[in-house]
Amino acid sequence: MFEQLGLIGCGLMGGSFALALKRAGLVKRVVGYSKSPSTTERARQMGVIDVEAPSALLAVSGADIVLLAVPVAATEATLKAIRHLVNKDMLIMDVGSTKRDVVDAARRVLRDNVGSFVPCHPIAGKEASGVEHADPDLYTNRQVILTPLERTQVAQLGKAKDVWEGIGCQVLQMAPEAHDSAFAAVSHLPHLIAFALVNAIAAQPHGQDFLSLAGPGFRDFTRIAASEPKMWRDILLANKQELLEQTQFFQQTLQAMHSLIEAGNGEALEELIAQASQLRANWRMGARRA
Ligand SMILES: NC(=O)C1=CN([C@@H]2O[C@H](COP(=O)(O)OP(=O)(O)OC[C@H]3O[C@@H](n4cnc5c(N)ncnc54)[C@H](O)[C@@H]3O)[C@@H](O)[C@H]2O)C=CC1
Ligand SMILES: O=C(O)C(=O)Cc1ccc(O)cc1
Repeated sequence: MFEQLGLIGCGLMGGSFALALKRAGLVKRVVGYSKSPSTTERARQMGVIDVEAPSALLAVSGADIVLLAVPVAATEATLKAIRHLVNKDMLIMDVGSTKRDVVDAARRVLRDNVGSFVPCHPIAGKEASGVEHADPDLYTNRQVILTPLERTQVAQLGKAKDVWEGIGCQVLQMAPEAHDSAFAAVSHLPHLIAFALVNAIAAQPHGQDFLSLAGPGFRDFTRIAASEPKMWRDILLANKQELLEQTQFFQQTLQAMHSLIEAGNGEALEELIAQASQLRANWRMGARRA
């Protein structure tokens, strides 16, 4: 049980974490700060936080657990804003979608106190952002990946595991580089393709008419294209090298299928579709390899 959560970024992810922690009885009080005062006020009105803090530093004052739930590009500035109050007993976590940039920022800013920081990425969320969409069930039965640094304290890593498990998550651990390679493939590339697909259709002379005819397949495929633009700009740029590699693999695969269609090679085309169909039919979210 924690005394006080200092929440920096009272949006979808931060708000949902606060609600889940409260519901599980894991925290007594939540003090929140968001860049826009109207968001912080809304979070208090909704009961997501108990007290509004006028700055990130004051949100951390008196906290024994701190969650950074801000866009990844704001991580370094946020850590700088709070570093004077960070101590060895605090547990500091983030929820950023990329990990190498976050870990580098934590090393640079927190220095001797970097051991208090446990980098986290919950594989939970949705295309809608903002505190209005905060949901205490967002993290239930989801995976969360921890990418501790060499200097992360064993005690803080243990506390981080306990708190995520306490709100219903399955905890995994990996290196930040391995994390960023994997999520370039299974999250950042699919978002990029969804954004590009919607734009490619809309840019055509009859694009709007085409869109008005689209059905459930298009809806499911492009749901994530409605995600928050600034957040995704930051993620795609933060994981630039890995993402560019994945776009190359994807372009090669797309080009191979393009060539088979051009050549009218139904047999080879069917084989590639069958391969994808079987892989997808057997895929389950969060299922581990045997
Ligand atoms: N939305 C999703 O599905 C997922 C998002 N994430 C990560 O979670 C983090 C937060 O995303 P969301 O909660 O979806 O976004 P959000 O837009 O709902 O919330 C972010 C909040 O941070 C505030 N903020 C922005 N810059 C700030 C700053 N410099 N200082 C203090 N507050 C600031 C905003 O005002 C907003 O209230 C991002 O790093 C994102 O990569 C991770 C997993 C899933
Ligand atoms: O909307 C969805 O289904 C998502 O995939 C949400 C999401 C967005 C960013 C992440 O880093 C993790 C999960």
